[in-house]
Amino acid sequence: MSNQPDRIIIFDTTLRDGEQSPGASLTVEEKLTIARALARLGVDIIEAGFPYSSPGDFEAVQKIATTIGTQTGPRICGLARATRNDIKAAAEALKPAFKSRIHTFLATSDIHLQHKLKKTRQEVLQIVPEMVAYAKSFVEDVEFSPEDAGRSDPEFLYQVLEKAIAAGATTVNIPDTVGYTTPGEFGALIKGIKDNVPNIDQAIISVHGHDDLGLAVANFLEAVKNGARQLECTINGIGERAGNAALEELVMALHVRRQYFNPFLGRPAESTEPLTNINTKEIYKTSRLVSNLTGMMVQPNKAIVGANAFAHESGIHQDGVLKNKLTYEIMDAESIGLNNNLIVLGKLSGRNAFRSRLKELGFELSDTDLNNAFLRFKDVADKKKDITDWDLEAIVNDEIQKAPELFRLELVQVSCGDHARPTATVTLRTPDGQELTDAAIGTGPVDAVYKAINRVVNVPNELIEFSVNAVTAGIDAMGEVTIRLRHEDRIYWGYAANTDIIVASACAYISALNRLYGSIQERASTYLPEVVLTSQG
Ligand SMILES: CC(=O)SCCNC(=O)CCNC(=O)[C@H](O)C(C)(C)COP(=O)(O)OP(=O)(O)OC[C@H]1O[C@@H](n2cnc3c(N)ncnc32)[C@H](O)[C@@H]1OP(=O)(O)O
Ligand SMILES: CC(C)C(=O)C(=O)O
Ligand SMILES: [Mg+2]
Repeated sequence: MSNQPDRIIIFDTTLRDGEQSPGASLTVEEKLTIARALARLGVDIIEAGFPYSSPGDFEAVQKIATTIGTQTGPRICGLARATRNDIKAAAEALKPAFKSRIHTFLATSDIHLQHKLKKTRQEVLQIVPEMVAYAKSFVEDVEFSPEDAGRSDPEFLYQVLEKAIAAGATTVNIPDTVGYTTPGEFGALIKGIKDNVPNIDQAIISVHGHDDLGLAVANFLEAVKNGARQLECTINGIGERAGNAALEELVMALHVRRQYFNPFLGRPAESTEPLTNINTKEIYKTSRLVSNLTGMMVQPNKAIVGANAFAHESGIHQDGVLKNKLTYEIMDAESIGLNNNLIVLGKLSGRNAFRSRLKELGFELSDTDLNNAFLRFKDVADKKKDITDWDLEAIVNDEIQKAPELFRLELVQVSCGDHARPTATVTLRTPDGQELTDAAIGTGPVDAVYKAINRVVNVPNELIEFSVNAVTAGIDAMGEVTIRLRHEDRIYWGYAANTDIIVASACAYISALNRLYGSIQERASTYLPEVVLTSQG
């Protein structure tokens, strides 16, 4: 049980459910970088991954347990199906953590039992306590989730939860797995659990929810009013399908409206004590970091962390804000750590200042990576007068968070204009060291470049997202390009930044193709020649 019963426990699952966002897969190093940022943000628990699911995830959980799961750090959690092998793998990966948790789950809705698990309710009532007890043989802290609780028969759910708690579950997590419930229903479900599970006082009630109807955060807030004390959420709301409940929205709702929520936690309404352990000033930085490392861009009108969240465009609003910010702002931009993006570095800056600014932005680089990023920074600083935090992020993303360099761009040249057919020539170095050149005509210069690249790489793919942004204002701004492409059932992303947006577009495309090509090679080496020899993308 929480030793702060009147606080809401923040369980971050960016590295587990968040990573289940199509195309958002992270390397072990990227996961470590995000875990460090989550620890700085002050989350109580980090769900670091699903150790049984792959050797890479096992390694990531183990490394996070070792380096972040220290005595003063957050509790580290690993997910496991209700099977011995999954639970054993989670226990093994979590061993180095000072505080650990095994999170095991089994669905309880009839739809999942009949069609997916092919198990009866009776079998579930037998497996759950067995597996919770098995998890308990490794760690003190065990969480159990009845998957698809939102569509489960409440009477059956009560029985399963009672058995899980009796077997040692210290947290019972109620997932709205498919984002189906409405706030009133979800609040009532939590109240029903509180009222009908006889041993519920021996466990913390947690909630987990998806945003298929855009209701995840609203559902959680109703759950808090009805007794939930742990919220499972992700940075920027990333996650399976439409995503999970967004950490920044939940935390800021509880922060800004704490006088409304205080009485539900048994506090005097006027108490100014925070409701969570989150350091809200770390929110913006963490959001940028997760967006940069996953390639999941934040929509401009996204609550709390969107580019427009604190921007005022129309005259009446601007007039009001100039007279008093309270007219149109319910929270201070500084409360989420959004400052004025001060210019901190220039072309005369040295490595130490560069390293320390990157550290503040959440990036801790090896000496080699730092050196590469520093050379790139000097190069950009020669072309561009002011270097802002956003430029630095773009440089680090471009230089350091690269896909494996299988194909490399050697040359890109375009000819276009209002009286010309957009034509591109590209030269690429292939993974086996050949230099291949090809050319294509397109509807515009970027289309022509992509067609020319496809003629060389020759892996079928569908471009599903292309976005180009100026990193900062000004005619000398760097352009950053993010793209997503689909090959079969998988999505791959690519990112690049350059002062020339055609070069950035070409590099972003090649970085996505390298991820795709690397993944095909990893999955089946015999499959690759077949793909390469078939139709063009
Ligand atoms: C709601 C959620 O977010 S659940 C978490 C989702 N996350 C993931 O799936 C992570 C990535 N997953 C994986 O890497 C793989 O699915 C693995 C390694 C876990 C399993 O791979 P495979 O053994 O090939 O199984 P596959 O994925 O095809 O099917 C899942 C199996 O797990 C079973 N299963 C699903 N949930 C559970 C559970 N909670 N407890 C026990 N078994 C379960 C399914 O019934 C199915 O069993 P079957 O093979 O007997 O039909
Ligand atoms: C594993 C469980 C908690 C989950 O992610 C879900 O049900 O959405
Ligand atoms: Mg989920």
